[in-house]
Amino acid sequence: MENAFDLPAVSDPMSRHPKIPGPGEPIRLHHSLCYGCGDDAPIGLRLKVIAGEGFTVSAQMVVEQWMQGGPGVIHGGVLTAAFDEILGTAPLTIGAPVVTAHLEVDFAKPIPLGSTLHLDAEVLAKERRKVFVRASAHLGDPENPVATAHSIFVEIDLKKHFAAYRDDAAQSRP
Ligand SMILES: CCCCCCCCCCCC(=O)SCCNC(=O)CCNC(=O)[C@H](O)C(C)(C)COP(=O)(O)OP(=O)(O)OC[C@H]1O[C@@H](n2cnc3c(N)ncnc32)[C@H](O)[C@@H]1OP(=O)(O)O
Repeated sequence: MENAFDLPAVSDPMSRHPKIPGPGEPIRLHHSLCYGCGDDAPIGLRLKVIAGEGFTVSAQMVVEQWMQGGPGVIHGGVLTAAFDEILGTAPLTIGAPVVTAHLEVDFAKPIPLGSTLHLDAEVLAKERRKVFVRASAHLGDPENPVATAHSIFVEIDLKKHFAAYRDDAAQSRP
């Protein structure tokens, strides 16, 4: 199986979901045990994703020692998990519950332990069930990204998709 981030020339119409919080407001975590955002996850990133204007979201994450690949810098998989979380939350701005189908990450610069990573994501287009999302990360200067990501998420029926795996799929949202 081989896929690529192939942005459609024309997007299906998209509009901001009426229930998405306003710019600056947090988007409720999608599952309390989620590795990316869950407050009850035994180990996790606990990202608080904030709604932005339009189809954008953002989050911040302090790079802690346990996130180390290194030495002294973030592990690429941890950064990818953070991207996955923020990229996957962005489609909620158009009311689409999704799972990750394809995710590309470009690592531009080392990200030191102790730094605050600023993550921004934006839905670029939708084509049938596919949602195309890009994200970037910087350490305080948005003009100087340390990593970028491009992803294709696929819209799912939440209850059906997770029914075989969990008996509490209804706890997921939107
Ligand atoms: C959750 C709470 C929300 C809140 C979300 C909060 C943030 C969550 C962040 C974490 C998200 C995760 O980690 S989710 C966990 C990791 N991901 C997964 O477990 C997904 C595993 N994969 C799957 O379950 C499946 O492959 C699906 C659902 C992605 C697709 O299967 P399907 O439903 O049968 O659909 P299918 O017909 O194959 O594909 C539909 C369209 O997508 C395209 N497509 C399918 N796979 C790919 C691919 N890898 N790359 C490109 N495109 C693809 C197809 O070509 C088709 O396009 P066309 O014919 O229309 O052109």
